[in-house]
Amino acid sequence: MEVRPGANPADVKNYDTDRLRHDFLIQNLFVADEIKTIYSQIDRIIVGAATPVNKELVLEAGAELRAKYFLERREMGIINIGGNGTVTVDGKEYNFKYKDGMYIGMGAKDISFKSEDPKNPAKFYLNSAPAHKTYPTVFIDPAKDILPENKKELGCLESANHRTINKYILPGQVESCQLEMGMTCLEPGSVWNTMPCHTHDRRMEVYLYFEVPEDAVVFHYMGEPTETRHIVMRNEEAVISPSWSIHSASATHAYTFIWGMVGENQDFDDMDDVDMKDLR
Ligand SMILES: O=C(O)C(=O)C[C@H](O)C(=O)CO
Ligand SMILES: [Zn+2]
Repeated sequence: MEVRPGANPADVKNYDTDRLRHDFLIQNLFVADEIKTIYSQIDRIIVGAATPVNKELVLEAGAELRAKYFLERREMGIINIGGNGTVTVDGKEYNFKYKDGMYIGMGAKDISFKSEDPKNPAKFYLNSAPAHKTYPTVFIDPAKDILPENKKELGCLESANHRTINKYILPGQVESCQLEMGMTCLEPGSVWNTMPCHTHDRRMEVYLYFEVPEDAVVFHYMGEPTETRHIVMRNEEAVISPSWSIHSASATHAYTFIWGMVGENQDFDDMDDVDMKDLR
């Protein structure tokens, strides 16, 4: 498990491109027959991916957690961005197709991942946060299970930001201690997300961009609203956003992204909106 320390905005505004990428960008997440995990000390989120191809992969705590098993004091959200696959939680099998999700509560001991077809493997994207209470494990088929009020259409084609926010894990939909997770899908011709932008002093956030064509790039914007920086990103890469940082992007093509949040509260709308005229 890779461990990344926190970040102070007074330092980050002096970082060059390499340092910004080193500290905030997460690349090479989906590696065949591996579970990759990155532990950010910002709110202790773990960002990871399980990509089973020819064998079943078993989630292990690793030395960093000092725990008997991964979810001993943690909860986890999963969204599959690959082919069909199965997640087994303490002997119970859950069959995933593209974009299906799941919440696993604290205390689940044996978690493993396998693919239906090695030629089109599942790609399980994982977010995990510290937890102190067990909420039920829930499978989420976004077409059937997400309540209408948790599918929010925003923006318009004229502003190149027509998109739908699908909220998979948050209070009233799927209960958790602190983790919230969802997926935002941009319509063809729309390339901007989260602009006008925001910070949320009470939560950090991680974005995973996917459905980005090979010859396209995503310009992810971060930094304090008056000290913006960008990170050039490609398909299936993630980026860490501290609570003081904006998190927005424009790209050369429409794309989809998964957002995951952890921190002080679970109020999705508790955002510190940035006035367009204050951005620099
Ligand atoms: O497109 C958007 O706008 C988003 O998806 C915003 C994220 O969900 C977010 O930043 C929540 O805090
Ligand atoms: Zn946000």
